[in-house]
Amino acid sequence: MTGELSPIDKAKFVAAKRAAEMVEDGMRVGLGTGSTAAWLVRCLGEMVRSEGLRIKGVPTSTRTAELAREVGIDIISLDEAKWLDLTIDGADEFDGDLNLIKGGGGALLQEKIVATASDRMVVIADKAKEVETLGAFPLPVEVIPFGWQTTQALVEETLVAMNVMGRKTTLRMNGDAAFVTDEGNHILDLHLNRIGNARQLALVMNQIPGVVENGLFIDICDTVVVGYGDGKVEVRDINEGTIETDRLEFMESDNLFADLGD
Ligand SMILES: O=C(CO)[C@H](O)[C@H](O)COP(=O)(O)O
Repeated sequence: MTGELSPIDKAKFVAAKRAAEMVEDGMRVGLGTGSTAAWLVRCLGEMVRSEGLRIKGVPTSTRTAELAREVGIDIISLDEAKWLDLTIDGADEFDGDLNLIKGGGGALLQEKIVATASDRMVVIADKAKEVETLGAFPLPVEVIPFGWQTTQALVEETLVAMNVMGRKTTLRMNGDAAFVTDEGNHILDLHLNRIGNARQLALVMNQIPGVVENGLFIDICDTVVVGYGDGKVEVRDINEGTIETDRLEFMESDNLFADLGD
């Protein structure tokens, strides 16, 4: 791609570029999924090529695996890695406690497994993803195809029992067919508007037979790198209670901006 990036893409790029600086030689790194994570993978690929960075990447989707291979990152499976030093991923929403909604890209299951098997999870996001209360973004819930409509009915009953504000659920589609995840499952999107008790909802959803996992990431993220369209980045760490501010340059001349697929 050539030409001017949109402010949102610039924000995603600077967040990804700043997070890439946290990756050290020899690390095993979980690679997230989505357009922001794709910037990260490109930045890491560039560091592998130009600085000789040696890392092992564990991708969270077939899409990310393809991109990582394309840019020259060594890929291993989670079971080969066993445990990761760091996972860097995007998010659909994050709140002040760094709890997240993820799964807009349909990869929440692998993303949650990989992030949980990491010493540290760093989220990269543009400022627009920050919310006071999670829930404006529809909550993705991965369900197995067998009896998915029954599972959907149980999910809706549970939302009523929990007195959650919005209760509409929709099956995610891919054109005319149901969307299928890398694990062969479907996704229900829960239009809740506002999630009062995200921790409780996350636990309760996973008790419903047929539900594989939900997109609430509670107490998993350690750090969020927030990108702004003017190149500003904030690194907020929930464990340290710190906020660092930085400013990055766009270097549209380098290889990162070629072949944008995501
Ligand atoms: O959870 C995800 C994929 O399952 C993504 O991280 C999330 O949807 C954010 O995507 P993007 O960076 O494209 O805004």
